[in-house]
Amino acid sequence: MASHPDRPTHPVSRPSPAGYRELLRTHLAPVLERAAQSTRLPVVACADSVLARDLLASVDLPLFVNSQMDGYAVRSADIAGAGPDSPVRLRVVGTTHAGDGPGPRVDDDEACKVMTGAPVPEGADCVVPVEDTSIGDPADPSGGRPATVLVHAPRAAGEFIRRPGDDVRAGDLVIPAGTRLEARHLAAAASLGESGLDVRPRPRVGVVATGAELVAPGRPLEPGQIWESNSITLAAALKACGCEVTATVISSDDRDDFTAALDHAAGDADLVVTVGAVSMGDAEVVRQVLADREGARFAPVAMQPGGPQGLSSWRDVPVVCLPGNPVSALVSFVVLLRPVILEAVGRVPVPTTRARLSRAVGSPAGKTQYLRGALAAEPSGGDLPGIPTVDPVSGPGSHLVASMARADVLIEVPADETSLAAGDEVAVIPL
Ligand SMILES: Nc1nc2c(c(=O)[nH]1)N[C@H]1C(S)=C(S)[C@@H](COP(=O)(O)OP(=O)(O)OC[C@H]3O[C@@H](n4cnc5c(N)ncnc54)[C@H](O)[C@@H]3O)O[C@H]1N2
Ligand code: MOO
Repeated sequence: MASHPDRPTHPVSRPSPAGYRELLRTHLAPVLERAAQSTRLPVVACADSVLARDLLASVDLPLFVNSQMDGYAVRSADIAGAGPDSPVRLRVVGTTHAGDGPGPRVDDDEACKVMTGAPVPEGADCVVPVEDTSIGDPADPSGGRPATVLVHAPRAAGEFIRRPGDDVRAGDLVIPAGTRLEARHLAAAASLGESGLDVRPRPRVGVVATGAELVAPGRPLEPGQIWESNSITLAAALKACGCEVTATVISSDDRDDFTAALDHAAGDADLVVTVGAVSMGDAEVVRQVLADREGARFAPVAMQPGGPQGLSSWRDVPVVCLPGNPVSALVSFVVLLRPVILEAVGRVPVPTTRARLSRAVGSPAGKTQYLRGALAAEPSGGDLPGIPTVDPVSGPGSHLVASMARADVLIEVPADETSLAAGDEVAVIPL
């Protein structure tokens, strides 16, 4: 089990994770309010944004009657008797390609050569694919089409013709507000001629990681130094929730350095997330600079990892302070901050599901514990069907960052449980 240095204080004074999420929701009210508005973006820039208003079709799609095949537009009555041994000869009156205007009218015993997507001429009511035809009389030397065509199979009226409204009709609801836009939605919007869409603005977030020991990955280390990971973790996690990360700054434990980092991070942001320097050490610059500000709150939450948490503000921008242990940073984000951000961006919450433990686990009393877990690919079989098995990954320690890469969920052990047995059902939260 992990050590729990903050155990001596009164657990009753600590909010539960759910209670703390409420505090965060209040603290982040300005972020939620801004994100509830809408902004217009070019369609091409809308992937992953959330649509703010219903998109109704402004036109019918397809836009006009057009061919579904490369072939000949004809009158179905003319070719009703066509067969492999009894082809019907038609006079070819023109050719239309995709992008051409309407071709020449097709009358009795006539055909117009058409390509896929080309307008079907007036008078024709079906298209015969080119495979079901052969050249009757070849073209004169100047023409690109035969003078007559032999049709070897009948086609019913309407066959291989695409009509307005087959897809959607003007006024139809095509994409409801609240949809997270993916390639298929943008295909629909662009096909309807929309150049821009009204989407929810992405929260702009600045990230500040603190610690004298931190060195950018890839750079050489002096004794005692480590490679910095939290700013990278949080930037990726924030972007995955639909935020725009406007700055990631690494600060030392020096006050001036940290306040300069805050200035930079808050400059263009709706929210600043700091990570590290919130607990009880001598160099807790985040706590030192931010804990005394109006409305600030630095106190533990009844969870492990992720116990020490802080809320404050800088230049009127709300600041959320997460603990520095790398596992604690991501667990706090997933359990506390992610649900509020998803609400802000108008996305559905990440659903908590159920799984069965593959082995027994212990947990501290009075705190919700979040163990890392790997879900089995197949639901458990035999007499315990229906829900997957979850395998606890590594131990509960909040420094076990590299082994967290093997986990895909957090296993939630309720605050009133101190041990769970193999086969017990638990809640699991996707990472
Ligand atoms: N006396 C007490 N000590 C500690 C308590 C406590 O209540 N009383 N709480 C412990 C718990 S729980 C946690 S979680 C940590 C939180 O500490 P801080 O937020 O102050 O974080 P740091 O001290 O700055 O760092 C902790 C740990 O994580 C490493 N770290 C920090 N930032 C990064 C980063 N950006 N990338 C990679 N690794 C990072 C740092 O080197 C430390 O090892 O406090 C406990 N102590
Ligand atoms: O255990 Mo701390 O709560 O590592 O986040």
